[in-house]
Amino acid sequence: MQRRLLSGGPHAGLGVGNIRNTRERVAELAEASIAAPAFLRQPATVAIIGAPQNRGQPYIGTDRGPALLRRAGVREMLASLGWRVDDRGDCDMGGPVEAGWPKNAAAVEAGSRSLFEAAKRAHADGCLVLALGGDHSIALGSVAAAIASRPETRILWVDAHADCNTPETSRSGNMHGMPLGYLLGLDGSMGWLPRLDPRHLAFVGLRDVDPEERKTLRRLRDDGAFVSTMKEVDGLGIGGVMREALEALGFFRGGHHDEKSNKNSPPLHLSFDIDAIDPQIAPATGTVVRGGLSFREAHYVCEAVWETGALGSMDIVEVNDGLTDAAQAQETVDLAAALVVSACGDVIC
Ligand SMILES: NC(=[NH2+])NCCC[C@H](N)C(=O)O
Ligand SMILES: [Mn+2]
Repeated sequence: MQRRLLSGGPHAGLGVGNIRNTRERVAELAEASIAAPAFLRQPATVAIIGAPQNRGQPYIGTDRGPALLRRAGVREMLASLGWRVDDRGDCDMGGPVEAGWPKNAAAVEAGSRSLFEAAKRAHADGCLVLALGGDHSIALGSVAAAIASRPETRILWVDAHADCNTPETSRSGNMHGMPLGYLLGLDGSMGWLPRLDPRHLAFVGLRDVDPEERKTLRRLRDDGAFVSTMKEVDGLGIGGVMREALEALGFFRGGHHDEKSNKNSPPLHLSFDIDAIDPQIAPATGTVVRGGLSFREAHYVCEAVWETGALGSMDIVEVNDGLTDAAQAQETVDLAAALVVSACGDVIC
């Protein structure tokens, strides 16, 4: 929704998603300076890799995610925080639409493999690796690269969905519902994937879980994964959930980081599916489920991640501007961009 002022004042132009919005934000952020995670090479650099994948789900539009996020000013805002920004362009997600099960298997696997290679190079260069999706199937590449580069990496999966189907358990055949199924080795057909240890995985935001996934989640919990749903957000508050999740992953005091405490901790990979957020706030996405994270809860997740001092890589996925009107799409894109900046060190004060 655009707010129109009768006359220009200090807040004129603060409408949703126009260029002044970003510029004003950049000017504010320029004051900040980040204390980047210790395992990154100096000067602290964020490598941006676009992964314009849409073959993991049924809609055209998730492929525009990287371009939309760039246009929303992600690079400028990160630079204003003190990051060196190394935009490495987009990976090739090409490949024809295919029949078969799972759907578009070849295009999804090939796209994820090209992201895997690009992200591994960026990790080897000592960068914080930011993957701009694309649908959530790209996590096959980004999470695999994080684990292959630093095997101790912990994964925080923020999502309405558990995305741990396999071609056998999936009812849709859409591969954006399967990245964790493959990464956990529940389906062994992608031989190039390193194996994710369930003890290194935490879920936040779940509220739409398929019947077979429910069984899988129970097993994962027995095997040491941290599984929380929106019910825990209701019960404990997002602060309590994040503290528990980060502690379960081995980070000291979760969301209340003391600078030195996580110095030698493993890196953290944040995989943030925009559909974790309530559709009233982030409507431009393909698999909307009511009852999601609030605006502040979503930011809190990212702020708590930053406070670990251990963020090594991040995905932002499932933004699709083709499914709503333009203003709703822009709100979603702007929020996605702001969450990236939050996770990379933007603080209120
Ligand atoms: N990344 C997502 N938006 N995933 C949605 C998955 C929905 C459903 N569980 C499926 O497997 O088809
Ligand atoms: Mn997802």
